[in-house]
Amino acid sequence: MAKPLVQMALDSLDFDQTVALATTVAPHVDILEIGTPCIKYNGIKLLETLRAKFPNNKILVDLKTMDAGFYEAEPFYKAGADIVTVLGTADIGTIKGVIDVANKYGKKAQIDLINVADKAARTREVAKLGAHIIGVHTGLDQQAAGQTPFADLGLVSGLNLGVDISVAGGVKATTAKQVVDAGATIVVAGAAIYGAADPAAAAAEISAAAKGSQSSGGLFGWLKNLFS
Ligand SMILES: O=C(CO)[C@H](O)[C@H](O)COP(=O)(O)O
Repeated sequence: MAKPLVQMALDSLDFDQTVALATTVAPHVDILEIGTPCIKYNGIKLLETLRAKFPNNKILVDLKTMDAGFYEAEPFYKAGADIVTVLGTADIGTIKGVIDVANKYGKKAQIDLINVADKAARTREVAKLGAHIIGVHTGLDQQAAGQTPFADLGLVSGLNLGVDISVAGGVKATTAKQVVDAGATIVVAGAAIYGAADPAAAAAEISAAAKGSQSSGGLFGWLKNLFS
């Protein structure tokens, strides 16, 4: 089974701070996510900047599109996004629009299940449409109210649809392995990295935990990673 990918959510509003944090964290993660407040505040220029600076990372733009799927997502794929998100609560035509435009550019569409009432039904429906990634997501406001993504992850992964599953919502080093064991193929962390005293070390620790390596440092860790 392929190793899970690790994604870092860049949730600051500040352009320069976002680029600086991405520079620190990029070597330790697979995907850089431009979070929703960040992309709304800074616009496509930030995507263009990150695309040019980080050719080895995938970039997800968390548009959380709610209408006009094809039209809204297309410029971001054109500017180099690998993954764009659309809300699972949107009209099915909107979701289809983002999947279609992702396919047009050979990229991926992620359907975010945040606030979807019947998550099993919507997941089956969008998987049939060709959704590339299902986003199991407990938002920041929901986390503040004490919610976690674990029950939803069990539900979606239990459907066995063969679609990639991304999990976001307060994931940290101590829970990264748990979400992978529960079926996540993409592990997302925001606050656990940008809120850490040493974001690079936090990203490396989460990656090691998610990918099943105990140590990311030292000769033993290096050899283990080389042959795993
Ligand atoms: O998409 C988001 C909020 O809508 C966040 O980027 C996502 O939840 C990851 O951040 P954290 O690990 O802090 O929950």
